[in-house]
Amino acid sequence: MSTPQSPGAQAPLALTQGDPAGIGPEILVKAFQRAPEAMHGCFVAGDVAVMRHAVRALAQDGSPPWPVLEIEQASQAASLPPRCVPVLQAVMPVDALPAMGHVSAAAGRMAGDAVVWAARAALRAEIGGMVTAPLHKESLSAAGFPFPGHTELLQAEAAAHAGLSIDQVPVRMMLANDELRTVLVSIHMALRQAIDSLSTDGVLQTLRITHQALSAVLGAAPRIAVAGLNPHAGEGGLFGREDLELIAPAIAAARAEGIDASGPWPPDTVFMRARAREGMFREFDVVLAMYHDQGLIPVKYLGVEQGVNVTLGLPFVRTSPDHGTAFDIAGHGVADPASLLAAVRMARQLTGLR
Ligand SMILES: NC(=O)C1=CN([C@@H]2O[C@H](COP(=O)(O)OP(=O)(O)OC[C@H]3O[C@@H](n4cnc5c(N)ncnc54)[C@H](O)[C@@H]3O)[C@@H](O)[C@H]2O)C=CC1
Ligand SMILES: NCC(=O)COP(=O)(O)O
Repeated sequence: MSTPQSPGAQAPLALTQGDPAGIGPEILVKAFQRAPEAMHGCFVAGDVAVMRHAVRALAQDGSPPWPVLEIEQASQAASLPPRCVPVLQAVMPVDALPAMGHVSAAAGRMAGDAVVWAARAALRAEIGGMVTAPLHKESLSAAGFPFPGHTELLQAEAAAHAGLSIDQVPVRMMLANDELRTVLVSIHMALRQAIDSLSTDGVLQTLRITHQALSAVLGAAPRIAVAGLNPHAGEGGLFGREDLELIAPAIAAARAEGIDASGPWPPDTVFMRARAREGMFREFDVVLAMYHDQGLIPVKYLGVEQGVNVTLGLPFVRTSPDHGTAFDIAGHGVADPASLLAAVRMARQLTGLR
């Protein structure tokens, strides 16, 4: 076990390797190579053989591969020389590396185990936070993890550590780039289920989590726009009553608590009102989206290379690139590490605030 760190900007950051069949290992290597200053103090929590394979694959233009340095403790990451990829063996090694671009239980096991390792290290305060490279949800499921994604897995780890039930550690997904932020009321579930499960309590809880998290980041209460569920936020009840009967009461309750919330706004225009653009007035700091794709499409459409996924409500910092495993290009050497680097920078900023 490594030494506990005092939380802060200099504490090591664990970068979980992600699904070894996807672009995670590749973008991790590229991030160390392209932005050594940003990556100082970071290390990969994963599998040494997978990372050596990724380094070799990227060195095929004739340049020597970067060394993969195996470390035993997170605290070693801060004192390593530049021009190497530090890796802590956080998962069981496998005999044969999973095939690139394919769903497999073996790949899901490696990806999930690395996340569990990093979550526990964060909960023991051995690391300042974690940045997760993408995992494939079908592989994670094939490996037997009963969680659809990182967010729910990390919530369960945090709850177990605190001796609480999962419901007692509510978390939310925020996607953010330089222009737009969105926080989701519901995350990984069927759209039909997301609509059926929409509740005043769920919206109010999301408003509280968003208010608390962004107040720390912005240094002031965030202006929160709440998107409606239905077209035109229901048009006064003509196109559904959820906006009037479920969402509006949550906004009123939040306002009574001093939260700067407004809406429900027509979902098709609220995002442009919350977008920061030169010469344009930004009316809101963040948009609460009622379901996954309502919030993620506008953020990702602005550029997959910019977005960062942040889990709000956890007792430690977790960020992630906004994209997935990109099996279609895995192993081709063309994956862009920009979103991962944005996630590392965001994690540094957030650990500095804690
Ligand atoms: N944080 C995480 O672990 C996330 C995991 N996923 C999972 O990833 C898997 C694949 O998801 P998809 O919907 O196919 O989305 P995806 O983001 O993996 O791919 C969508 C498109 O974007 C491209 N792309 C993605 N990242 C790129 C990068 N860094 N550089 C260049 N091109 C890039 C891909 O080639 C593809 O054309 C799914 O299992 C999904 O659930 C998706 C989002 C986040
Ligand atoms: N669309 C975002 C996504 O699927 C990431 O989920 P998570 O693994 O961060 O929970």
